[in-house]
Amino acid sequence: MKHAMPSHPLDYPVCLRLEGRSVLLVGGGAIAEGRALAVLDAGARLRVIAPEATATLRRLAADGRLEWQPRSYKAGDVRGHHLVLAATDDVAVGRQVATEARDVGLWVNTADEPALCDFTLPSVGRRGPITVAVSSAGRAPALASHLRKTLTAQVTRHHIWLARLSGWLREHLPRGEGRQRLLKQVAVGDIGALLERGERKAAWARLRTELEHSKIPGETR
Ligand SMILES: C[C@@]1(CC(=O)O)C2=NC(=C\c3[nH]c(c(CCC(=O)O)c3CC(=O)O)Cc3[nH]c(c(CC(=O)O)c3CCC(=O)O)/C=C3\N/C(=C\2)[C@@H](CCC(=O)O)[C@]3(C)CC(=O)O)/[C@H]1CCC(=O)O
Ligand SMILES: NC(=O)c1ccc[n+]([C@@H]2O[C@H](COP(=O)([O-])OP(=O)(O)OC[C@H]3O[C@@H](n4cnc5c(N)ncnc54)[C@H](O)[C@@H]3O)[C@@H](O)[C@H]2O)c1
Repeated sequence: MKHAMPSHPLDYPVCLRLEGRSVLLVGGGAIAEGRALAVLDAGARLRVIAPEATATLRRLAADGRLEWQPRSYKAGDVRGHHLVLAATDDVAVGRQVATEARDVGLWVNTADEPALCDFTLPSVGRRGPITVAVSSAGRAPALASHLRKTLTAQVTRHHIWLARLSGWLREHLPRGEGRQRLLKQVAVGDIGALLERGERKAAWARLRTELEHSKIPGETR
């Protein structure tokens, strides 16, 4: 049977690597502040254009963490950036920013009009290197926020620890089937189960056996 195309397609989730990238944020209120903190966490270079800014945004500007231009948006401001976020209280400004960004091939999010967004922002929870993101494709932000809290609470210290261990192993072991099998065992197999029970010595011994067995060159002492 042929699948019918959904009348409202779902949004496509990605995790952007913004380190060193230039982001423009138009607006300086509470919503803009949340976006600013998130893109700064991702290592972006941030320019904020808004006549008024929250105390936190002003402090970040004073500390040199972002550049704040205390004025209204004007035509052409989108140029020279990699990503554009608009969060003002004026729908006409959101529209202007979105149109200009698209004209120069930039991806834009306006906090107030899903129809103008090239991408929407999910509700985000962080636990160590793990990100929980929930989107409702613009239909129910309050529900996305509620689900995000419930799901993030299920990510335990054990999962964070496993993610860090897995990251370390991926850095030190060569790619290949042996590494894939081992990493699955660490994440969801018996090695992970031993670690979850706090049996680190036994887990380490299993890991060492597995490294020797798989003939993966690695630290086996
Ligand atoms: C997830 C989160 C992330 C973030 O913003 O960082 C986010 N909204 C959050 C909360 C939230 N937003 C609103 C309420 C009140 C309840 C309600 O109105 O439903 C609550 C609930 C609350 O505050 O608890 C109002 C609202 N939101 C939008 C509109 C405009 C419209 O729909 O027309 C209006 C009406 C404004 C007005 O009436 O003035 C639009 C969008 N909001 C989105 C994201 C995108 C779709 C996300 C998705 O697909 O689920 C999208 C499309 C655009 C975008 O990408 O921003 C953040 C969770 C933070 C957290 O984790 O706690
Ligand atoms: N996506 C979401 O989750 C969500 C939730 C609630 C509200 N909203 C929408 O987000 C928008 C912002 O909300 P807020 O509470 O931060 O608003 P706010 O009133 O606190 O802040 C508005 C900001 O826009 C700036 N601004 C106004 N005109 C401007 C211009 N011409 N150029 C540049 N900056 C300008 C102001 O100086 C101010 O800093 C609203 O449209 C609101 O409907 C979105």
